[in-house]
Amino acid sequence: MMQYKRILLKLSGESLMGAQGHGIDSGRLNDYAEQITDLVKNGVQVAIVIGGGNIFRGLSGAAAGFDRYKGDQMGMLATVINSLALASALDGMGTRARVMTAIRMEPVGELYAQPKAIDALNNGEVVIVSGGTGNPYFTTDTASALRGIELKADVMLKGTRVDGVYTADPEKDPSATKFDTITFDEIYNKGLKVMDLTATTMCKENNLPVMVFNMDEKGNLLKVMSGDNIGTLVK
Ligand SMILES: Nc1ncnc2c1ncn2[C@@H]1O[C@H](COP(=O)(O)OP(=O)(O)OP(=O)(O)O)[C@@H](O)[C@H]1O
Ligand SMILES: O=c1ccn([C@@H]2O[C@H](COP(=O)(O)O)[C@@H](O)[C@H]2O)c(=O)[nH]1
Repeated sequence: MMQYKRILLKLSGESLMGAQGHGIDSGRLNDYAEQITDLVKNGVQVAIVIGGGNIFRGLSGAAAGFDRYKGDQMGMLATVINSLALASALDGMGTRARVMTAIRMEPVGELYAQPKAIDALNNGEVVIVSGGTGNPYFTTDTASALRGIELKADVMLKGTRVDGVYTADPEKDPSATKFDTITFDEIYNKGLKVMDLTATTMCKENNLPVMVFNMDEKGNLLKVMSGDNIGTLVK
């Protein structure tokens, strides 16, 4: 029994590098596509936003001397590349996927519009909404919150490299402990950095719960959707 009917799945661009440490790892990509296909077979409507951290981040670019505005545009284009790769992997498995873009760039992808995306979800197609919000100075976490709210998703599933929200960044502090559930206010008050504050505020103000879980372990997406207690629920 699936916990949610329509989800916004946020995938980490950085995770797409897999073990190879750069670009797009085809094993990781196919693993994600298989996990998504399992949900579609179970009747779940799936909208996806993918990050671009495996290719380019505007902030890192700015630190290296790039103009931030152009660097962010490069980052948004990186998310389109990742989205096309995922759509290709899904199509290869017979799972119908459409890439929509926040910025007009047909025929690479069709321009995103909420009614069109909802129609596609109702038709059982996976909708990959790429290009972030279309605006610099944002992140794909914020784009996920925005699209999740617009598309009336029941939950935002933040599939990442860690298995939930911790008292501190678990990749830096081995003594950090995990929360099973946490409120948006606790995230602010404790200064936790699992998701940026713009995204956190949008989810809080629009009542979109967020489930943070480790997407890099095979089968976890289905487990989360089946109600297994493997991540952290933020609400
Ligand atoms: N309190 C915390 N609890 C859990 N993770 C945390 C926390 N603070 C920082 N993090 C870090 O947040 C990361 C998850 O963020 P996210 O999935 O957005 O990664 P990303 O590298 O920014 O992805 P992308 O490539 O999409 O930009 C984790 O890998 C973890 O290291
Ligand atoms: O709305 C948005 C979303 C993203 N960007 C830029 O893209 C990169 C990659 O996104 P991540 O969330 O870091 O994976 C991001 O660093 C920004 O440079 C953007 O400008 N606007």
